[in-house]
Amino acid sequence: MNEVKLAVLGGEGTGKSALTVRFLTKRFIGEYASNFESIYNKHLCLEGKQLNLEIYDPCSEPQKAKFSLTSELHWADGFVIVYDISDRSSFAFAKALIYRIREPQTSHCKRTVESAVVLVGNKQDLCHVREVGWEEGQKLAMDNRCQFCELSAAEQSLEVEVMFIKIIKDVLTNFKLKEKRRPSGSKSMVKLINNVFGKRRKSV
Ligand SMILES: Nc1nc2c(ncn2[C@@H]2O[C@H](COP(=O)(O)OP(=O)(O)OP(=O)(O)O)[C@@H](O)[C@H]2O)c(=O)[nH]1
Repeated sequence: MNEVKLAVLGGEGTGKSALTVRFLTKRFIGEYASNFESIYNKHLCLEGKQLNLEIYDPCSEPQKAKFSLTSELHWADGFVIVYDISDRSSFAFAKALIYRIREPQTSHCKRTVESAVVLVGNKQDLCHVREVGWEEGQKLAMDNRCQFCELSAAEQSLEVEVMFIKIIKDVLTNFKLKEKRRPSGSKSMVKLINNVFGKRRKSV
Protein backbone atom coordinates (compact mmCIF):
# COMPACT_ATOMS: atom_id res chain seq x y z
CA MET A 1 0.00 0.00 0.00
CA ASN A 2 1.23 3.52 -0.81
CA GLU A 3 2.17 5.77 2.09
CA VAL A 4 1.77 9.48 1.38
CA LYS A 5 3.13 12.07 3.78
CA LEU A 6 2.01 15.68 3.52
CA ALA A 7 3.21 18.64 5.57
CA VAL A 8 0.90 21.65 5.89
CA LEU A 9 3.15 24.65 6.46
CA GLY A 10 2.68 28.40 6.63
CA GLY A 11 2.63 31.43 8.89
CA GLU A 12 0.84 31.64 12.21
CA GLY A 13 -2.95 31.74 12.03
CA THR A 14 -3.15 31.24 8.27
CA GLY A 15 -5.60 28.36 8.66
CA LYS A 16 -3.35 25.27 8.49
CA SER A 17 -5.40 23.39 11.08
CA ALA A 18 -8.69 24.64 9.62
CA LEU A 19 -7.74 23.27 6.18
CA THR A 20 -6.49 19.96 7.55
CA VAL A 21 -9.54 19.40 9.75
CA ARG A 22 -11.86 20.51 6.94
CA PHE A 23 -10.36 17.87 4.66
CA LEU A 24 -10.41 15.13 7.28
CA THR A 25 -13.85 15.78 8.77
CA LYS A 26 -15.55 18.13 6.25
CA ARG A 27 -16.21 20.49 9.14
CA PHE A 28 -14.95 23.95 9.96
CA ILE A 29 -14.20 24.52 13.60
CA GLY A 30 -13.55 28.19 14.40
CA GLU A 31 -10.72 27.78 16.90
CA TYR A 32 -8.07 25.11 17.27
CA ALA A 33 -5.53 24.59 20.00
CA SER A 34 -2.35 25.75 18.29
CA ASN A 35 0.17 24.91 20.97
CA PHE A 36 0.77 21.34 19.88
CA GLU A 37 1.61 19.67 16.62
CA SER A 38 -0.27 16.76 15.15
CA ILE A 39 0.18 14.01 12.63
CA TYR A 40 -3.21 12.89 11.34
CA ASN A 41 -3.77 9.54 9.67
CA LYS A 42 -6.36 8.83 7.03
CA HIS A 43 -7.00 5.74 4.97
CA LEU A 44 -8.01 6.63 1.41
CA CYS A 45 -9.05 4.84 -1.72
CA LEU A 46 -7.99 6.81 -4.80
CA GLU A 47 -8.53 5.59 -8.34
CA GLY A 48 -9.14 2.10 -7.00
CA LYS A 49 -5.90 2.05 -4.99
CA GLN A 50 -5.64 1.99 -1.21
CA LEU A 51 -3.34 4.48 0.43
CA ASN A 52 -2.36 5.55 3.87
CA LEU A 53 -2.16 9.32 4.27
CA GLU A 54 -0.31 11.13 7.02
CA ILE A 55 -0.77 14.89 7.39
CA TYR A 56 1.57 16.88 9.56
CA ASP A 57 0.11 20.06 11.05
CA PRO A 58 2.91 21.83 12.92
CA CYS A 59 2.88 23.82 16.10
CA SER A 60 3.24 27.57 15.67
CA GLU A 61 5.45 27.95 18.72
CA PRO A 62 8.88 26.82 17.51
CA GLN A 63 10.11 25.91 21.02
CA LYS A 64 7.29 23.35 21.33
CA ALA A 65 7.74 21.90 17.88
CA LYS A 66 9.30 18.47 17.67
CA PHE A 67 10.28 18.88 14.02
CA SER A 68 12.68 21.48 12.70
CA LEU A 69 11.93 22.68 9.18
CA THR A 70 14.82 20.57 7.90
CA SER A 71 13.29 17.37 9.20
CA GLU A 72 9.86 18.30 7.82
CA LEU A 73 11.44 18.84 4.43
CA HIS A 74 12.92 15.36 4.53
CA TRP A 75 9.91 13.66 6.04
CA ALA A 76 7.24 14.90 3.65
CA ASP A 77 6.49 13.72 0.10
CA GLY A 78 4.39 16.79 -0.59
CA PHE A 79 3.73 20.22 0.85
CA VAL A 80 0.67 22.39 1.31
CA ILE A 81 2.01 25.93 1.80
CA VAL A 82 -0.64 28.20 3.25
CA TYR A 83 -0.91 31.97 3.42
CA ASP A 84 -3.77 34.26 4.36
CA ILE A 85 -4.84 36.50 1.46
CA SER A 86 -5.65 39.26 3.97
CA ASP A 87 -2.16 39.20 5.50
CA ARG A 88 0.81 40.20 3.35
CA SER A 89 3.40 39.05 5.89
CA SER A 90 2.03 35.51 5.66
CA PHE A 91 2.66 35.63 1.89
CA ALA A 92 6.30 36.60 2.50
CA PHE A 93 6.57 33.66 4.89
CA ALA A 94 5.05 31.29 2.32
CA LYS A 95 7.52 32.57 -0.29
CA ALA A 96 10.46 31.87 2.03
CA LEU A 97 9.14 28.34 2.65
CA ILE A 98 8.82 27.66 -1.09
CA TYR A 99 12.36 28.93 -1.75
CA ARG A 100 13.59 26.64 1.03
CA ILE A 101 11.81 23.62 -0.45
CA ARG A 102 13.12 24.37 -3.94
CA GLU A 103 16.67 25.17 -2.77
CA PRO A 104 19.08 22.74 -4.51
CA GLN A 105 20.52 21.20 -1.32
CA THR A 106 17.04 20.39 -0.05
CA SER A 107 15.52 19.20 -3.27
CA HIS A 108 18.46 17.07 -4.37
CA CYS A 109 19.80 15.48 -1.23
CA LYS A 110 17.54 12.45 -1.25
CA ARG A 111 15.19 13.22 -4.11
CA THR A 112 15.40 12.22 -7.72
CA VAL A 113 12.11 13.99 -8.45
CA GLU A 114 11.04 17.43 -7.18
CA SER A 115 8.56 17.41 -4.31
CA ALA A 116 4.92 18.14 -5.05
CA VAL A 117 3.93 21.54 -3.67
CA VAL A 118 0.64 23.43 -3.65
CA LEU A 119 0.49 27.09 -2.65
CA VAL A 120 -2.84 27.91 -1.01
CA GLY A 121 -4.19 31.43 -0.52
CA ASN A 122 -6.64 30.78 2.33
CA LYS A 123 -9.45 32.98 3.74
CA GLN A 124 -10.81 33.92 0.34
CA ASP A 125 -14.03 34.89 2.13
CA LEU A 126 -12.03 37.90 3.41
CA CYS A 127 -11.37 39.23 -0.10
CA HIS A 128 -12.82 42.63 0.87
CA VAL A 129 -9.71 43.09 3.03
CA ARG A 130 -7.37 41.36 0.62
CA GLU A 131 -3.67 42.29 0.81
CA VAL A 132 -2.29 39.74 -1.65
CA GLY A 133 -3.53 39.65 -5.25
CA TRP A 134 -4.53 36.41 -6.96
CA GLU A 135 -1.93 37.09 -9.70
CA GLU A 136 0.86 37.38 -7.12
CA GLY A 137 0.04 33.98 -5.71
CA GLN A 138 -0.28 32.48 -9.17
CA LYS A 139 3.08 33.95 -10.25
CA LEU A 140 4.94 32.74 -7.16
CA ALA A 141 3.53 29.27 -7.72
CA MET A 142 4.30 29.19 -11.44
CA ASP A 143 7.85 30.50 -10.99
CA ASN A 144 8.53 27.70 -8.52
CA ARG A 145 6.72 24.81 -10.23
CA CYS A 146 3.92 24.63 -7.66
CA GLN A 147 0.17 24.20 -7.96
CA PHE A 148 -1.87 27.20 -6.85
CA CYS A 149 -5.35 27.89 -5.57
CA GLU A 150 -7.25 30.39 -3.47
CA LEU A 151 -10.00 29.09 -1.23
CA SER A 152 -11.72 29.44 2.09
CA ALA A 153 -11.43 26.71 4.69
CA ALA A 154 -14.33 28.41 6.44
CA GLU A 155 -16.76 28.26 3.52
CA GLN A 156 -15.56 25.81 0.88
CA SER A 157 -15.44 22.16 1.80
CA LEU A 158 -15.35 20.83 -1.77
CA GLU A 159 -12.51 23.12 -2.90
CA VAL A 160 -10.43 22.05 0.11
CA GLU A 161 -11.01 18.40 -0.77
CA VAL A 162 -10.13 18.97 -4.44
CA MET A 163 -6.89 20.71 -3.43
CA PHE A 164 -5.78 17.85 -1.13
CA ILE A 165 -6.72 15.16 -3.64
CA LYS A 166 -4.75 16.96 -6.37
CA ILE A 167 -1.57 17.16 -4.29
CA ILE A 168 -1.92 13.51 -3.26
CA LYS A 169 -2.22 12.55 -6.94
CA ASP A 170 0.89 14.62 -7.72
CA VAL A 171 2.78 12.76 -5.00
CA LEU A 172 1.66 9.41 -6.43
CA THR A 173 2.81 10.51 -9.90
CA ASN A 174 6.20 11.40 -8.39
CA PHE A 175 6.41 7.95 -6.79
CA LYS A 176 5.94 6.39 -10.24
CA LEU A 177 8.57 8.68 -11.80
CA LYS A 178 11.05 7.81 -9.04
CA GLU A 179 10.39 4.13 -9.62
CA LYS A 180 11.13 4.54 -13.34
CA ARG A 181 14.34 6.48 -12.73
CA ARG A 182 15.72 4.02 -10.18
CA PRO A 183 18.12 1.62 -11.91
CA SER A 184 16.71 -1.79 -11.06
CA GLY A 185 19.73 -3.77 -9.78
CA SER A 186 20.19 -6.93 -11.80
CA LYS A 187 18.40 -5.70 -14.93
CA SER A 188 20.67 -2.68 -15.27
CA MET A 189 23.74 -4.87 -14.64
CA VAL A 190 22.71 -7.18 -17.50
CA LYS A 191 22.18 -4.13 -19.70
CA LEU A 192 25.65 -2.85 -18.78
CA ILE A 193 27.35 -6.20 -19.52
CA ASN A 194 25.50 -6.48 -22.84
CA ASN A 195 26.49 -2.96 -23.80
CA VAL A 196 30.18 -3.47 -23.01
CA PHE A 197 30.65 -7.00 -24.41
CA GLY A 198 28.09 -6.60 -27.18
CA LYS A 199 29.96 -3.62 -28.57
CA ARG A 200 33.36 -5.33 -28.28
CA ARG A 201 32.17 -8.37 -30.14
CA LYS A 202 30.90 -6.18 -32.94
CA SER A 203 34.23 -4.41 -33.36
CA VAL A 204 36.31 -7.68 -33.54
N1 LIG B 1 -12.42 34.06 7.75
C1 LIG B 1 -11.72 32.94 7.77
N2 LIG B 1 -11.09 32.57 8.89
C2 LIG B 1 -10.40 31.41 8.86
C3 LIG B 1 -10.31 30.59 7.72
N3 LIG B 1 -9.53 29.54 8.01
C4 LIG B 1 -9.16 29.69 9.28
N4 LIG B 1 -9.68 30.82 9.81
C5 LIG B 1 -9.51 31.35 11.15
O1 LIG B 1 -8.15 31.73 11.31
C6 LIG B 1 -7.73 31.47 12.64
C7 LIG B 1 -6.49 30.58 12.61
O2 LIG B 1 -6.88 29.32 12.07
P1 LIG B 1 -6.03 28.01 12.38
O3 LIG B 1 -6.58 26.92 11.56
O4 LIG B 1 -5.88 27.82 13.85
O5 LIG B 1 -4.65 28.50 11.76
P2 LIG B 1 -3.22 27.81 11.95
O6 LIG B 1 -2.42 28.23 10.79
O7 LIG B 1 -3.36 26.34 12.18
O8 LIG B 1 -2.79 28.52 13.27
P3 LIG B 1 -1.45 28.26 14.15
O9 LIG B 1 -1.34 26.78 14.38
O10 LIG B 1 -1.69 29.07 15.38
O11 LIG B 1 -0.35 28.81 13.33
C8 LIG B 1 -8.90 30.84 13.36
O12 LIG B 1 -9.57 31.87 14.06
C9 LIG B 1 -9.79 30.31 12.24
O13 LIG B 1 -11.14 30.30 12.59
C10 LIG B 1 -11.01 31.01 6.53
O14 LIG B 1 -10.99 30.37 5.47
N5 LIG B 1 -11.68 32.19 6.64
